[in-house]
Amino acid sequence: MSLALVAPLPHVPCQDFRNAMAGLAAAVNIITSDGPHGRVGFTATAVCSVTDDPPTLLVCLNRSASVHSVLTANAELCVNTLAGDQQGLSNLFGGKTPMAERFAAGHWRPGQNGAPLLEGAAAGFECRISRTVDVGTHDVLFCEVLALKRDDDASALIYFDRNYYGLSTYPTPL
Ligand SMILES: NC(=O)c1ccc[n+]([C@@H]2O[C@H](COP(=O)([O-])OP(=O)(O)OC[C@H]3O[C@@H](n4cnc5c(N)ncnc54)[C@H](O)[C@@H]3O)[C@@H](O)[C@H]2O)c1
Ligand SMILES: Cc1cc2c(cc1C)N(C[C@H](O)[C@H](O)[C@H](O)COP(=O)(O)O)c1[nH]c(=O)[nH]c(=O)c1N2
Repeated sequence: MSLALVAPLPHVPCQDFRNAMAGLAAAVNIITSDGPHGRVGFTATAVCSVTDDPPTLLVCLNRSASVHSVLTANAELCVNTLAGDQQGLSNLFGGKTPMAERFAAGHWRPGQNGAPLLEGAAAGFECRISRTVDVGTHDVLFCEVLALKRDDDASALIYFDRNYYGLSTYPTPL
């Protein structure tokens, strides 16, 4: 039996990838969890819908983040999608700030699964982690949505080109 030598596929440098990704406008979310292992929250743009049956979101979480062990051990979380005036919370939950300081800002109440729900958010998805897949530096958390709330009148917070933009509910169609 002969073995063909296959050259490994090259991949683009991380910085080129990040620069390109900066051009993808994204909603901003604060992922929260509270349970036997503690209370945590972090900012995430790497969130998207997977399937509506069962309703499932995915959240990509860097395994080096301080929240990683608590969030995955609790296995319950809430995806709080920020409204246009909540940019300050995004920066606060975006790294390095002690956890108590993060939750001192904003108004939070426990959801059905105990994870903090943010008042004034555009949406809140209460979830249970149903599956985890590790890819590179991140864990992809598949999150089954068990309850949700939505504010039909909320504006949206958009992260684009490393800046925040508020988007009203009824922008002029292009
Ligand atoms: N998916 C992520 O983990 C993610 C997403 C956005 C921002 N961040 C972090 O927030 C900080 C500020 O980010 P920024 O957008 O101002 O500038 P940046 O140059 O660090 O990132 C630009 C874009 O690249 C992507 N990205 C950044 N870090 C990534 C990572 N480790 N894995 C996969 N994709 C990544 C995101 O889409 C981000 O908006 C950085 O520390 C960054 O790592 C992480
Ligand atoms: C706008 C924006 C968007 C994201 C982030 C940051 C910011 C500012 N961060 C980084 C993440 O919020 C940060 O690493 C955590 O708060 C953990 O930091 P500590 O390890 O607790 O300091 C982030 N991290 C992650 O694992 N997945 C993601 O999708 C995102 N998205």
